[in-house]
Amino acid sequence: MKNQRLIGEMPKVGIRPTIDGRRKGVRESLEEKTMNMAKSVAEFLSANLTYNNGSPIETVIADTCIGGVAEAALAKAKFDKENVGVTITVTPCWCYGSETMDMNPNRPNAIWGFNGTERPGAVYLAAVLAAHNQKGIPAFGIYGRDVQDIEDNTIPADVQEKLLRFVKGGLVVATLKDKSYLSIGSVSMGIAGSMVDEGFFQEYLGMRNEYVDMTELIRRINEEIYDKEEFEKAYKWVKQKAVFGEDINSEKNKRTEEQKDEDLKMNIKMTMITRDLMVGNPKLADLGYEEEAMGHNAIASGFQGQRQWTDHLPNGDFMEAILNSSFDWNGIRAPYIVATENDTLNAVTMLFGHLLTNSAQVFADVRTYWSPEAVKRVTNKELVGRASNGVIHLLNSGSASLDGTGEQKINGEPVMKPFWEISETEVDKCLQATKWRPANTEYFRGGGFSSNFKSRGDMPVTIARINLIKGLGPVLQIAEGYTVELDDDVHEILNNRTDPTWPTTWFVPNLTGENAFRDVYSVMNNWGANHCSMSYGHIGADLITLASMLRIPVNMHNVSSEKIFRPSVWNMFGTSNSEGADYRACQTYGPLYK
Ligand SMILES: C[C@H](O)[C@@H](O)[C@@H](O)C(=O)CO
Ligand SMILES: [Mn+2]
Repeated sequence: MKNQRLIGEMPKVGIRPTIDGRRKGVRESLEEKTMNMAKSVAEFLSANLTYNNGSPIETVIADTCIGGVAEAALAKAKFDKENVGVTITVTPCWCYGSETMDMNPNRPNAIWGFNGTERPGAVYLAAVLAAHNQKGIPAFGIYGRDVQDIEDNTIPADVQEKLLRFVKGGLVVATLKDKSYLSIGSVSMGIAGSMVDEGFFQEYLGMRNEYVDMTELIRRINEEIYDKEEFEKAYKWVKQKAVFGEDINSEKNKRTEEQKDEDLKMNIKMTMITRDLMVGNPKLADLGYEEEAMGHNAIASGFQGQRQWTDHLPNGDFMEAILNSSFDWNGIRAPYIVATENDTLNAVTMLFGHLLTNSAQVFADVRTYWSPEAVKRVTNKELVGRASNGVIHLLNSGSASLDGTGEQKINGEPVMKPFWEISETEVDKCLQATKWRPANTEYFRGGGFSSNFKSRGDMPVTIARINLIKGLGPVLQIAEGYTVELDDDVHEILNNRTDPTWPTTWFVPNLTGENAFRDVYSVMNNWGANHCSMSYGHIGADLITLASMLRIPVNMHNVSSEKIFRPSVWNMFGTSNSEGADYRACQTYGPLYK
């Protein structure tokens, strides 16, 4: 498959048409309608959803309608063979709940019960959900708002929205399963997120943890265990395309031009080697390194960098920025998810964002809340427009993709696109908007290059973060909002108070006036860690659905309630306070793979 990097096929969506099993009249009258529902769902999904490798998602329909347990088992056998990762049961009629239901507890499943009158699809939906709830196998119920006629094979808009949200989340769950997170190095500067919690990866995500020491990069560089032809191509590309920016270091701390050229070469080698460590590279086998050619089947990785590496060697910013972007010297391609400071929890949040949107992510420190008053004090200017209630400065060297510049466009508006929609011209624009600045050698004694840009404003974005809470487990926080562009002089003053060689995004959350979203300050004040991951688009509702599938409660969000879609049983944990119900449900079910 094109762009296939990891072991195993992409997960498919299994569709289960269930039917009233009574022959000699009832079943026969329903076969066609039921199978048509399955077909229309399959067509709708492949026409609207794409894997992160650019191919349309694949569906598998059970060979027959499912009227009882034998046909349920046949469907399961087919799905197991076909690598089905998520299932949807569809029916226009009454069927026998526990006899036809999907009993797989680790594979997200949804049921669309046709809202009609001729045959009671909604009654089945309620009955089968009761069975799911009673048996402890949460399922998503989809019940269209408006009655449809039996011959109507269209999928109403509200059902479409739920199908898409469910399948997007379900495919993320299935895609993560059996993949690895690769830690390169260990804990960076005491950042708790870089302490690998194997239980979290294994039980909540179905993933494994792999580890290599940062010395592995040195070994491969010194022993030339990388594709030298690719290196030459990369060096030429960088020299041709990259824009190098001003060196802010004092004369005594500046590295020489020769040192900088060596740093750049090392940065390119680090990029290739980190990618090879993650996903392998057949070229290494040609060089006689069969073991290295295999890689670690890593869907995400993290690089400790600070301090043992960066005190002595060129920092990882170039490598992290290029790998997380949707392009490099080999062309336009899906991003590799690499967390700076080996922040495993931010890497997982980035994975969620990437797999839900298929686009690149921006990893950042949630650095500073700037109140309108403080901005006025230091710049003598008012914050205006979307920024008028204050802004949050997102800033970190390294893992912010260059897509975060906002130089890709749709109808003239800045966006971050899936790689297959990005043009060569847009790649060049992202590169032109980025300055590679010699690293600040007070922080990074070993030099290197940081990617420096300022994101364009008016991009709808979502920031998110997973935190691990002792005694509770993982929780997810989400804030939808917009990037904003400050006046150049305001930006300069604020940015120059911190490290001006890094990528900056000015972020404003959408406020609800309540709780954590009372004001911009409260969003910052409620953030649970030093980092967040920023995704293009308002994807809070998709993140909430995904989190419920993984039994990760959401402790903070600004998504309107009508967009929230969780397994039906969540309502049985309370309907007046959905946050409390979410916590109780997640606690009751526990991690998906325990
Ligand atoms: C250079 C500094 O050490 C930064 O890397 C540091 O402020 C962080 O990013 C902390 O998350
Ligand atoms: Mn950081």
